[in-house]
Amino acid sequence: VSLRKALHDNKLATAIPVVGSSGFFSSYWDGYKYLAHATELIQAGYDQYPNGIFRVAQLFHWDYIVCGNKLVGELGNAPESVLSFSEGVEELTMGRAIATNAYHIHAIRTSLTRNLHRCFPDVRDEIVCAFDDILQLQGSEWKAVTVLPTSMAIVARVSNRLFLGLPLCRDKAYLQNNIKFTLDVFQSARRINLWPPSMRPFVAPFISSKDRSFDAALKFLGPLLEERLAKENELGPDWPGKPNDLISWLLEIAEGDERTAPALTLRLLSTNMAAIHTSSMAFTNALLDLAAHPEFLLPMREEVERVLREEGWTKAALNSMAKIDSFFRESQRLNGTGPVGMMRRVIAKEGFQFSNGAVVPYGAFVAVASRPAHYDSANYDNPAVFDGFRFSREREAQKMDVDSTKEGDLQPFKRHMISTAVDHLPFGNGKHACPGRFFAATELKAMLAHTVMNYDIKAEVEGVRPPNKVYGSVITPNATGKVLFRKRQ
Ligand code: HEM
Repeated sequence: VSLRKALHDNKLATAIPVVGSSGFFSSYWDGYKYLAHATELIQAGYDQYPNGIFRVAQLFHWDYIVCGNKLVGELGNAPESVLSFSEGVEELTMGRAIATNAYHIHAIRTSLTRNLHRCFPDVRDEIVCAFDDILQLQGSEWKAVTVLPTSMAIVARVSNRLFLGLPLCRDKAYLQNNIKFTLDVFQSARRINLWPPSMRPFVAPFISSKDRSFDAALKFLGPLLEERLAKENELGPDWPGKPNDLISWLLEIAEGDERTAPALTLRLLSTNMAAIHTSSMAFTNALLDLAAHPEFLLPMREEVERVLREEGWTKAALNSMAKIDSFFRESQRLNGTGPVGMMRRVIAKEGFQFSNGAVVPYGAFVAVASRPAHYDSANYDNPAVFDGFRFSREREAQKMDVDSTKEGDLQPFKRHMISTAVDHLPFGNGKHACPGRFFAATELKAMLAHTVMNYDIKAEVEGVRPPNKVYGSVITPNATGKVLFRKRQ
């Protein structure tokens, strides 16, 4: 039976065209080449099958790549029991508890997002202090700032102000350990992936150092978490003075074994892992874009000044900063995703059939061609051009349309920074679209508004954006790229 099944799966799989080599050895070699040339290979597949599916060789399996708005929507909306998100990021998962009971995602989607208005003054306070402490600018001198580590230090602090408040959110060793944990998880996943699947359980313990970072995190968080658990046990869930932070939001849902310091530490680490590198890369990209296109700075500064005069520093005021919002969305469109995204694994025994008839077999990895969708002229005018205000112009035009139609048939604007779409995938799309994006957008827009209000910035070399780093399907901003900052003159 299993032989028949294997042949059947193989027939399904071979119905989907290969881009690159398909021979036994040549496809293995392609798997290596993929590490350096994924962007070009995926773009070539997309150009050939813009509304279809193709596959590319990885070292030990095929990746099935889905193109075109319709099929991307189908992947995004497929149930977890058919196309699994957690199995898709298998090598990155942090244990069964996190994969099978992802209650922290619920806390992020509901309580954390709902509390953003209320917690905004703290977030704003941390942004002001973090920029001052970390940039250390004096007088009117220009200072060259390495953008990625600086953004990471600011984002880690600001995010943890919301997650667990003062004083731990300013503890450098605690923050550094969070950053290290994420790097450990990703780097060990990369190394483990170079081994055949059957060997991975044996080599993993020697490759991964994430257990050490977990132990360190528990040392930082243990006393705080024990204290919070003790308070709840003694005084009940609504004790006076209970902080409004992620620990409380987690405790509102956590049950049984999850109500221990180690289990809660894992949730906080997972949330930090999902939040810090993503958000600091987004801020880095935006600063590199701004330095390379300085003409966008003054209009954003004018917008922020006007909105602050009218509304002051509130979360609602950020909604009125259309140019800041548009600038981020555009920055994410061009650099906010690698060639593929939304990786899933087919866990339905019968495979997954797309509406074009293609069936991706059981066990296969399937993802979408995200970057090519962002660079497709069918989706965007002049797609390769950085046009920071393309979405704010659209928003303005739509508003005028609505104002001029008396009926006021208000179509909500669908291209805010947080709006996911099948042709805009930095936060994914569908069932697993990033639940933290409302916080990420609040934090990042407040940081950019703060930057344009308080600093002049320029590129190290005029008009030059330091090149991205590419490894397989992961594209990250240049880790040593610098931008010059000075206090606003
Ligand atoms: C600019 C910043 C961010 C970017 C670009 C980003 C991007 C993403 C992407 C691409 C996904 C996967 C979507 C998919 O495969 O369909 C995701 C999932 C997730 N993100 Fe974010 N993210 C960001 C910030 C955050 C923050 C701040 C948090 C937490 C507060 C967070 C928490 C999560 C979680 C928990 C998931 C897993 C969702 C699930 O399993 O259903 N993210 N994010």
